[in-house]
Amino acid sequence: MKGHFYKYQGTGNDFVVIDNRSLFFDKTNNKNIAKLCDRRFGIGADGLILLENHPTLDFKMVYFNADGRESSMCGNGGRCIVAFAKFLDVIENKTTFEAIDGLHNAEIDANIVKLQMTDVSVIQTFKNHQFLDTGSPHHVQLVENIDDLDVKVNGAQIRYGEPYNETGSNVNFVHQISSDKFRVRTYERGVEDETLSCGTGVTAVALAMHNSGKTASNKVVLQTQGGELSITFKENNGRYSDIWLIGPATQVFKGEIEW
Ligand SMILES: N[C@@H](CCC[C@H](N)C(=O)O)C(=O)O
Repeated sequence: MKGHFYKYQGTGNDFVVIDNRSLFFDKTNNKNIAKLCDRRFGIGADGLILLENHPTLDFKMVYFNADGRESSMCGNGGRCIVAFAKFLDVIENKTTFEAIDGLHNAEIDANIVKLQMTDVSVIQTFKNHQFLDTGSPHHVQLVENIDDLDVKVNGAQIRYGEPYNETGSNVNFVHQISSDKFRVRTYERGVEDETLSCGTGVTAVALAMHNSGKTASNKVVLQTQGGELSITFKENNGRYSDIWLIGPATQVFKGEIEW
């Protein structure tokens, strides 16, 4: 099979993006998807995203991790697919599309994409960490010396350990910089390594830091390895709504590949 692909990145979280409105792409071939994401034998990416037609909305997003398996929501991927939909003239500056966790509203202005995330009403608090689902599962843990941390080793221990086991969780290590700014490093399930940024991850960090009283602000800035993202939200009795993930999404290159 031969096809066109595009490469996008959102604060360094990078994706192979394919226009699958004709449904030409074989979604059942996980080995092939993993190969396309392989940084030595393929194009190289943290994940692969398909843009497909939707019967009533602007489009549908289908997301696969770099391991080739379809997974839960990807926030940076969601921002990249909005930029891709704009590039294809599928949308203008505002959109509503469907992803695995439900409907998402989004807005694009130049290369800045604002993506509305799913509401969060449950944040589990433990002695050293918090756990919440922002479309994908996230373990959030404050750490000392974040720059010296081996995120791959420490993240994998948590991701494969109790209570997550095989199903796993993404793992976010956090350091507070100021009253409304945090540095975040994320180990991503399905990539099984540190990625430069994770959209559902920084969303989880912003809400967890608000929930635990580390910030009182409804706008939180998150410094990732690949750049800055911000999260705005409303909170009522521990229930978070109107959550927006905001940051750049950029087309890097396009090409054709035979597989
Ligand atoms: N990079 C993503 C998260 C992608 C999903 C994750 N790896 C999982 O399987 O839970 C993001 O930007 O949110």
